[in-house]
Amino acid sequence: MGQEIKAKFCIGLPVAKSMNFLQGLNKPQYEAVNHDEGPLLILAGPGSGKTRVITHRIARLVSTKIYSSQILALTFTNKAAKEMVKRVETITNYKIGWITTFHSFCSRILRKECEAIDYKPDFTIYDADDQKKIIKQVLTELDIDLSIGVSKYQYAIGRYKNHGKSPEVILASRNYWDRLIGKVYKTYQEMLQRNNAFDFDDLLLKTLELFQKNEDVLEFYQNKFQYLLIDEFQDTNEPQYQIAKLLAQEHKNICATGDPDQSIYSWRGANIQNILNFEKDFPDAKVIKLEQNYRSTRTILKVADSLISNNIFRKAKDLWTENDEGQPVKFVRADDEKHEAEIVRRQIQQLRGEHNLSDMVVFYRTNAQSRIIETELVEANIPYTIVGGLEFYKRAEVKDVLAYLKFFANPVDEISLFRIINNPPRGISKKCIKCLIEIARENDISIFEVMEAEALWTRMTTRQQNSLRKFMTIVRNVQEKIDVPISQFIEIVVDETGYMKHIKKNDEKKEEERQANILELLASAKEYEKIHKDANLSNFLQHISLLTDNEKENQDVDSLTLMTLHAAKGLEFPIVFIIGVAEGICPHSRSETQNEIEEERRLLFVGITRAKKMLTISYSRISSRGDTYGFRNSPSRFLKEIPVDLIERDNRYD
Ligand SMILES: Nc1ncnc2c1ncn2[C@@H]1O[C@H](COP(=O)(O)OP(=O)(O)OP(=O)(O)O)[C@@H](O)[C@H]1O
Ligand SMILES: [Mg+2]
Repeated sequence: MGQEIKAKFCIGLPVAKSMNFLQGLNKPQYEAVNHDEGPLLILAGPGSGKTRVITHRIARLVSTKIYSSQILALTFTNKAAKEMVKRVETITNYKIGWITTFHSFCSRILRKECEAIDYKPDFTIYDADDQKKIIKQVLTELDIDLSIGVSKYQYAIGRYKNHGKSPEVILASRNYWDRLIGKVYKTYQEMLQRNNAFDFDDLLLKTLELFQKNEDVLEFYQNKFQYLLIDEFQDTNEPQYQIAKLLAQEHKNICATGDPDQSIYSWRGANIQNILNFEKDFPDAKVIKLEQNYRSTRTILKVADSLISNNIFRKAKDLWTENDEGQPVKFVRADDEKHEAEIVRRQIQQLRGEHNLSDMVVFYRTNAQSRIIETELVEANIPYTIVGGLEFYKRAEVKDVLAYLKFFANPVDEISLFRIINNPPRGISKKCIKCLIEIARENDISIFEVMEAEALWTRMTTRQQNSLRKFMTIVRNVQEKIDVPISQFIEIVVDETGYMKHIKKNDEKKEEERQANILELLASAKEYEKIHKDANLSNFLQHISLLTDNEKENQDVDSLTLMTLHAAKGLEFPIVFIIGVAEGICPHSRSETQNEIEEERRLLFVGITRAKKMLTISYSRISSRGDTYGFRNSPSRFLKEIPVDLIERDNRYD
């Protein structure tokens, strides 16, 4: 025991190892890492070492002061969190358990504490599709016309949630549309609670509610997390900021790093204002600026700076580098998008001789742009990984099996139940399901409780009763085995529910692919069990629900990365391609106001500043994508903001 404590406090560590955290820092970085108690705000441009300061600060804290479990570090993506864990581990040999994203942090807290807000720990997390299904159900139950479209309601509810507004606040509005949304929003929340489910926004809002309403719970976590660190602070939204503020209220050891020029999530409620609020809420905050960029060539930095200085609503910053001048930035104008993809592919092939594919990335503004480049890469046999693309988990058969698992973990989750109750077909008709819903609502119990209580089935036909009884026998059989390892449980589920057999017989052409996908899910469960000693069905499902990056990337194969500009935050690559930099794409046609255009400019700025050595920006004159097919594109207005002496026009392909 004594030894364990020694190992956790670093008093026992050899000095050289314990001081690693002070190596490779410039003066202001050193000051930030060594800042002891009290609030700290680091405001600085891209590539200036903000994330490095956070990592080294964590390393210093665990090496000299406190237990690793007393630190909470919040980052924006799973990828960033993983990277941070790895970096701290390299410096200190400690594994920090609470380096995570806001959403993962909240779901972990809720798993432990949600009974205090009347939820059960086996709750389900709903994604956007599930959300739509619930809203549709709400509209039907409230007898509201569906013609406006479910997405409009989904968007409006999401907006209110991101700004931390409750249904009650919206219901009090004088505006008819707001009140209507308020009504839908309120019923939607009730339905989520009945299903023991949270949507993504709720993970934040309910954690905030938990802390606000339960002083003892809040106190416990305030004491537990003696140090709080937040990277990419410019992109926190209101509920996230409130959670951070509450947690840090007692000890005030909060360190936030951010760059207002990289704020690109205002559409999700992110609020640059939070940086100003920070200084107001923590008036004695020490503010440190970092001005040396270690990432990019001088040319890339100048390009980025000349672009961003066109934003009116910003405070200018100094950013300089000792790095080389480097090559000019390449501008490419292609005929159409297919041609653009071809040019990029050719350049990648040329560079491949001297560089790894993993040194290169292709960024685009919208997900839809990836298809053309993907086709090109497949044809040329260039391996690639899409970060942020969760296509695998969206495939029907994977969603079906996950719905089974969610249902067994949390049988009151109606959305999952509806997905699997008659899949494979087992004679449980829509009429029968409607009847189940009616009985459940009349008796104010869950649908699953109705399914368990045969005495309530009186108004069903004998055929319906028989089908339901047969299904419940399967359910009970599977339920008994819920405690076996997850991968084994998946096998039991697909086998005993008849799902695997159904796939085999139903769709011969796609059978192999569908089976392979289920096996892939099985493999991911096995992988999860291997890494997590406390693996159980609920936390495995939570893990999948919160994936924001492509975790299935093949580590053994050297591959090119593709991703949207939004997903590019915090990353860096020696060679960067940004495609589709045309009017209507970047800036996006939906962005009209000055504020919106400035956010688009910041987005391109984020893309440009990911590049270490080489940057190619391209667009095509004619669109060959979907609904804009054949339209003429003009170059993005942003390209005109970049001085010509920094660029080289690559028109060899004209
Ligand atoms: N003092 C330093 N000496 C050498 N390299 C450094 C130093 N500080 C930072 N770096 C390197 O510079 C690069 C950028 O650092 P980092 O990612 O921490 O910047 P950042 O400010 O977080 O950027 P962004 O705003 O894009 O997230 C990294 O490769 C990092 O290792
Ligand atoms: Mg960073």
